[in-house]
Amino acid sequence: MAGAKTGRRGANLTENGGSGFDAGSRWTFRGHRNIHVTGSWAANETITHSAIFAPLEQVASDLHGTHPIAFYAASIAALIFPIVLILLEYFKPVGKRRLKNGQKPKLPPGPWGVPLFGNLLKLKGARSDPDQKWLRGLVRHGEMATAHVGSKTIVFLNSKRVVSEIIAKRGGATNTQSPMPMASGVVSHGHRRSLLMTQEKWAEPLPVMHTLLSGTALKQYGEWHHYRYANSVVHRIALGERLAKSTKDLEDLQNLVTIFVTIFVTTTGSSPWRAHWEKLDRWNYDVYPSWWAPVLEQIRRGTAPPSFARDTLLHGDTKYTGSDDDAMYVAMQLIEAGSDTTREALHIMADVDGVCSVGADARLPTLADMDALRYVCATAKELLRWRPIFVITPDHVASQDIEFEGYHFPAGTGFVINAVVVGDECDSPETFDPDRWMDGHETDIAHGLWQFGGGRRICVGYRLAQRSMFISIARLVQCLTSSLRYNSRILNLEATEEPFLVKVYVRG
Ligand code: HEM
Repeated sequence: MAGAKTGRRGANLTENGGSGFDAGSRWTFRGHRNIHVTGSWAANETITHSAIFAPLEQVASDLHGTHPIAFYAASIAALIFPIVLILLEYFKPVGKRRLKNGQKPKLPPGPWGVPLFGNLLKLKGARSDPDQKWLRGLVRHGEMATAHVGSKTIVFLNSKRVVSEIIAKRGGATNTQSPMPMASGVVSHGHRRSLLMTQEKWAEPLPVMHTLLSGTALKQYGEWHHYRYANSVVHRIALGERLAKSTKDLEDLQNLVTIFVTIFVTTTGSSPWRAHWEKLDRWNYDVYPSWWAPVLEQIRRGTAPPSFARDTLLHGDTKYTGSDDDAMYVAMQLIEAGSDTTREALHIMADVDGVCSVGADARLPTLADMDALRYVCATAKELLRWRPIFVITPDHVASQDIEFEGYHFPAGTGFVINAVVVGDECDSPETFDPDRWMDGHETDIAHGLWQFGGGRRICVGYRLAQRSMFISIARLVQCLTSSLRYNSRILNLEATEEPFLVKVYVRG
């Protein structure tokens, strides 16, 4: 049998170029092969269709006659079983697929998951658990822990050291995102930057966003920071107007963000519930224009105040060539990303009263004081370490195979920073202590702190966020005092309408 391949139990598979049954009732695989068995149990006999199926047919017919219920149950099981096998194979996470050499990739150990979904539900629950038990528990697997989440394989980076190695030093190979055709394509029309797989399509918006968020532009718009927080700051900068939105408008935008964060962390790349995503898309598409259309109209009429939208995105002299829809997504995404995150940080900030003392100088601090008020800068860093906004950061996906410390991460593996655990890598992590950041890098909020992600995909708004936090903390701790009696771990940061259990007094 020239060219035959030997399989298990000595079964020889021979090429015959036929398909299905061949004329001599010899059973053939779809792959055009006959089976000749040369093992002990069928010495040199060719397995024929009747040899295999006749006994089974007999059993089925007996069962049908004597135990009809058992027959139907067995038939249903026989139908479902292959479907489950196909689903398991189709959604097999990248880290469980075999490599070209036939071996499985060597990945760090991690928690067990359930078939098909892996650790999806555990991960979903992790963000809302105030104690983040599941995320904290991952350290028992080591500095890196592998979890399969639907068809994704995610490696949790549990120490600053491996975060720096994988996200920063190997950033060139770990800056793409998981494909999310529903969240990115259907719902965001491919415009939502942080949901895109590669940065190619956003090669233009990225520098444009950086124009807004660079040092020069921040100086120009700096004075607005003095009296506004979060949403109103970024709204004013991006769209030019003071925030004059109804509670319903704000709720809609915030819900959109919350739902996107959930999709972002838990989506497995594709979904049979396309209609659901399309509904979400229509909602997204209704919410955005209610913010954007009036601004566009003013800009067209020439009555718009200075703004990022007027002076950069839609200005004739700038190189930005995206469509009006592209511009809308860029501006609205800045507002989403910039307001909600900063708002959460400022909620947490109320917890620092008594830690940051008020100086004798009654002058209100300004952004120019950042260098002199390093303790306030350190407080902002400590806030983000102590109560991280991103308990895990969005995944950075390997665009090529990566060998690291004996492990082989195949292209497609996602890496996330386990910020809860990384933030706890210090003495007395539960103690709020800005002193730990007094290391000469206080004014660089991204130095040593991974709350803004890292590598090439680092948050484009981190300097703006830093300034917002600085000015807010500096003024609040100097002007106000407060008393609080609540468990800071269960403060609901997602809600805008819940009472904030802090009593605030004007100081002196
Ligand atoms: C305390 C406040 C903030 C925190 C903790 C934060 C955190 C983050 C994180 C973790 C990422 C993902 C980075 C990665 O994948 O490595 C991100 C991305 C992003 N952030 Fe922020 N952010 C904040 C404020 C802002 C502000 C004020 C803006 C804009 C005005 C902004 C705009 C963006 C944008 C556009 C992205 C997507 C970047 C990309 O995909 O390349 N963020 N942010």
